[in-house]
Amino acid sequence: MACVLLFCRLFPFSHRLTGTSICLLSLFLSYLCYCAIFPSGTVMQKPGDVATSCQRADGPKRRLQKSISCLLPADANPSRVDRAPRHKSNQRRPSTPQVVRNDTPSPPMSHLKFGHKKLPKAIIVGVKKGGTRAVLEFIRIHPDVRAAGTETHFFDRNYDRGLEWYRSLMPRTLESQITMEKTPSYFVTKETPRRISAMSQDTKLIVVVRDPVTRAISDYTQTLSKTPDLPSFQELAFRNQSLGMVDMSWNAIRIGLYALHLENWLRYFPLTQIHFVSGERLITDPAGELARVQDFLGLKRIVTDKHFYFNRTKGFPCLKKPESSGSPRCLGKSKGRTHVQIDRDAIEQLRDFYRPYNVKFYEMVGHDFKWE
Ligand SMILES: Nc1ncnc2c1ncn2[C@@H]1O[C@H](COP(=O)(O)OS(=O)(=O)O)[C@@H](OP(=O)(O)O)[C@H]1O
Repeated sequence: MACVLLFCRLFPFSHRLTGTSICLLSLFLSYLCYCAIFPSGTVMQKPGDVATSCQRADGPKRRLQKSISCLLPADANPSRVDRAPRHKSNQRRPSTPQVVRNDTPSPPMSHLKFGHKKLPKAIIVGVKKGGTRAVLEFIRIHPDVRAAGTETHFFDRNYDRGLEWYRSLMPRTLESQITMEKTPSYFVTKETPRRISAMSQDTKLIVVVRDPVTRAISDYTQTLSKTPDLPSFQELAFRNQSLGMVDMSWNAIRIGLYALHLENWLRYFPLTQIHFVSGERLITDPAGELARVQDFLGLKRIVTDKHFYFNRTKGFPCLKKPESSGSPRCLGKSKGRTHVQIDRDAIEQLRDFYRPYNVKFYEMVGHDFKWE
């Protein structure tokens, strides 16, 4: 109103204007006065208004966001603070981060890396098709055990890559945890015992052994599944079947000569540092075998019969509750295959062939595995 009176004083002829024109003119002048008194940007906002407007911009109204909330200076705009370049130490920090940090979700714990990658303290060195995967999967549910998931083949195929490469394959462990890996071919590789002892003479070794005849048939069944045009088992296993001459150079046969391979290991490790798991008992009594493995590794007996159930469909024990999920779990399809049928005569001949080696092996380890 003051503006209207002022206007009348300055322009005395204004009485000639119509009432409507005066009204419009006075409204316009009022607006000018208002703008002069309250310059833009000093309008009060409720705390949180800025954040709200910027958060909306993440939705479908992205353009609107750009035009309104994101025209605010960076340090007043919470959605931009995290992305802004770091301030130099002598510059003042913006005053808003408190509110912004509260709105930012914390990173999940799984993103944080605890512990260090360490060389294994214990290795499952064999034997192929003995049940090595079952032992590793069962022992790694123990909270003090961490294991490399895949076979590293460091000591047989990748030794030239060096120990640092090997260590990089290991999972991170806390001080209280032991690192493990399994590569079943180690047991029959000549250089492996020397190489493992060069890494550490204290390495604990686990060998899962199984009746060498069924082990050979299991080995052959696996190869056949990958190479269907393979010669028959008998053709590969015997030089001359009618004379009972076994072909010891065939890998599937050679691996089962446990006593010979063990002699090589005993040149580098005392027997007390090698633990033998019965592949047969691992199926009939997994908790019993795992109790002995835990004792050997100096671990508290945490993996017990509570962790296993017998899966009738699979025909094998499975884990009730594995490490990372809440559902039961059996080993994969390549574990527990139906074996190729081999005639009784061939099996008897192979039993005769292996008997002296088995007896020697029982004597060496001080345990009768009763492979008949
Ligand atoms: N719980 C359980 N589930 C499935 N399979 C089991 C289990 N426990 C021992 N086994 C036996 O493990 C045999 C495979 O041995 P490996 O894991 O040492 O095989 S491999 O060398 O790694 O290929 C596999 O041999 P095949 O039966 O001949 O397939 C199984 O007999």
